[in-house]
Amino acid sequence: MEEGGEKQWSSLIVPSVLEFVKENNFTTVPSRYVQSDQEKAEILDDSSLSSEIPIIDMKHLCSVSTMDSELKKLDIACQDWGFFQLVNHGIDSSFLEKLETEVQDFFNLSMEEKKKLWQRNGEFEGFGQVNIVSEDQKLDWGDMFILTTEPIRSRKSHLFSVLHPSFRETIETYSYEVKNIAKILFTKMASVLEIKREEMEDLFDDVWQSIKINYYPPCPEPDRVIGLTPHSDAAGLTILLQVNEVEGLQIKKDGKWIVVKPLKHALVVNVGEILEIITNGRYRSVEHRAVVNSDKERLSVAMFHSPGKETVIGPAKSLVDKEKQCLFKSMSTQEFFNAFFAQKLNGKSHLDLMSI
Ligand SMILES: COc1ccc(-c2cc(=O)c3c(O)c(OC)c(OC)c(O)c3o2)cc1
Ligand SMILES: O=C(O)CCC(=O)C(=O)O
Ligand SMILES: [Fe+2]
Repeated sequence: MEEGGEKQWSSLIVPSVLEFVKENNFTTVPSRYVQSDQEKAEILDDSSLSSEIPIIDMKHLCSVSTMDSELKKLDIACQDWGFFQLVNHGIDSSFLEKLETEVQDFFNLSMEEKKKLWQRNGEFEGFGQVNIVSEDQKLDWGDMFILTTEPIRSRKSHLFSVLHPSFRETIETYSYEVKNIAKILFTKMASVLEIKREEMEDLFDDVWQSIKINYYPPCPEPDRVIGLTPHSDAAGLTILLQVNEVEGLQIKKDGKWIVVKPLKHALVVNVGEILEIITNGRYRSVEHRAVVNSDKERLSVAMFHSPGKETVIGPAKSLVDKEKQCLFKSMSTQEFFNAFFAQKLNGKSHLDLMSI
């Protein structure tokens, strides 16, 4: 493998949870999915705090009369929460309904159809898992499907060509719309942080965007499993749609897990580790997880936005010049993801490797 190549991004192959649920009549989950008591011990649920998760209005952010106060809200949301819900983002509701229906249909394809879209040896795109590094590692109660959507030259034609044409078109439209939202948000963040606009634009000019569709089947013992292991996203910015309005996403704040209540057609935006690095720690990438439900399936669509693979990431020069203290090392996006995908996910331990 060439240095800086992608080989380490492949993951051990694991069975589909949805297929297991469809094919077995069971009341006790297999041991490979059962989280240990120690891991469960630190869980403190406090859903009453969920209403405090900031809501940012994109229209207010873009209109002259309301921009300043909305920018302040955005700044506080990114510093204190690392998460916010974005409303009035401009994506048409009927289009989002179509996306939601097609995503559900996609996971209901037969196993024979899904196999055509399964991860290939040494690759991470398609149906499958990432970050599974050992045979005895506990598994999440969920399936996922990953695709690179931008830059267009990086799209895997063996996957795109197998997608149903209508679903492919929907993904392409959604990718375009969400990329534009991400770019607006990056520009707004640069303005409030006083990072030079061109510096931020240069970083995300050749944006690398991936879509990850998550499917969490119902589970008869939801408290013994986890839908998605606690982690913080490696990306610059993640923009997530909670597809069927079933609760499950939780973020860690002050040692407590807080529910992100699904708001119909709102987009959940979160700061990823790369943005934490670029902002020299001013914006925080926050640990989050997905829990599962005993009688309802849950679906979500995450879109990750990062600088191009060859781009060097590090604290923005215009920020560090003012602050004088640089908290993180610099490296290419590719090298950063090599480290991210090479290890089992475990909260925020990965970002510590980047600290100076
Ligand atoms: C087990 O739970 C998880 C597995 C993977 C990820 C995840 C986080 C990311 O930030 C991320 C990403 O940024 C990305 O874009 C380059 C990507 O496509 C290659 C990912 O698959 C990805 O996965 C989170 C939780
Ligand atoms: O399903 C969710 O709500 C969370 C998904 C997530 O955090 C991810 O895909 O990185
Ligand atoms: Fe995530």
